[in-house]
Amino acid sequence: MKKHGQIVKSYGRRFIVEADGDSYDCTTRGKRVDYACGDFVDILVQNREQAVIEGYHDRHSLLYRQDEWRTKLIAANVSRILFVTAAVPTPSEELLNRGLVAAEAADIDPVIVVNKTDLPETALWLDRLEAYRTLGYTVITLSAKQDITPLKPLLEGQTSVFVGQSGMGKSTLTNALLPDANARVGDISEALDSGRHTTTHAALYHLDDNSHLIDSPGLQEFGLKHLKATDLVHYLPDMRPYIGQCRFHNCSHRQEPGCAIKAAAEKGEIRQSRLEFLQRLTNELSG
Ligand SMILES: Nc1nc2c(ncn2[C@@H]2O[C@H](COP(=O)(O)OP(=O)(O)OP(=O)(O)O)[C@@H](O)[C@H]2O)c(=O)[nH]1
Ligand SMILES: [Zn+2]
Repeated sequence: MKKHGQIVKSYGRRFIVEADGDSYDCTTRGKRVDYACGDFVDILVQNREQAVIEGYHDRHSLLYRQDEWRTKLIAANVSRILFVTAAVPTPSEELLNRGLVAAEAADIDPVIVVNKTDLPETALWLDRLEAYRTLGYTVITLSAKQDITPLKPLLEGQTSVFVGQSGMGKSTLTNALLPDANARVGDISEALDSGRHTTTHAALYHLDDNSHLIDSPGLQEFGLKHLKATDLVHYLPDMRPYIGQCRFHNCSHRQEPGCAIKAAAEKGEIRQSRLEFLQRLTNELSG
């Protein structure tokens, strides 16, 4: 029997698919792994618990990262990305910047969430994030342990995904949003010595009929090898106004004379650290 369903858990090679109110433990044809949590799929049901995924339907969006060797799909069909950050453990601005670029490239609306506002270290992190507000990004602050009210309106009617470093509180926020019965149970870290609860697979939850949420495993790196160096300026909101103004249409904004982006950085219209970020990514993607 064939059914139409949605991937609600992705273990990389195995997937849980929800179809007509039932869940199936699914493998794929030919060991395909290019499916993500959130994908709408056709399955061939084998018995009450097992099925095979035959293919996916067109995606509205796909968030993924790519390094030299591998493509890692994070979530499909999401309309909003929530980058979960906190002052503790030490947040990486590089990771945040890369995630924002990936979101812009996938044409998915990103929001920066500052969790753990109950910790005094938060003030300094919020100062650093002021620059991102200036770029036009929404920054919301909350404490998963105290009050998550500011998050709720952003989730309504959306399929959202929590993305971020390990330990920022994605699973704690997910649990706070879900009715108790559905609470995410932290997976015990596979590293034998740690025994720490850490998320090892992406999972999709239904907040209500129209609002869905994917919690994804913590990231350490955000590979952007799938992007073209010449497209980067389109994904950086502060650079966009200068597109087409460089002397050379294929300007890489590094050494070329007449570069409008470098000129803007010299005038202070673009922050120096942002120009450096663009140049660093350009070098990386130009091989
Ligand atoms: N003080 C404080 N601690 C928090 C808050 N939210 C989460 N934590 C703690 O931060 C730690 C990490 O939280 P998790 O929810 O497991 O983090 P995660 O982002 O899901 O981590 P991974 O699953 O590894 O990606 C836990 O010890 C939480 O109790 C908060 O608002 N305030
Ligand atoms: Zn230029």
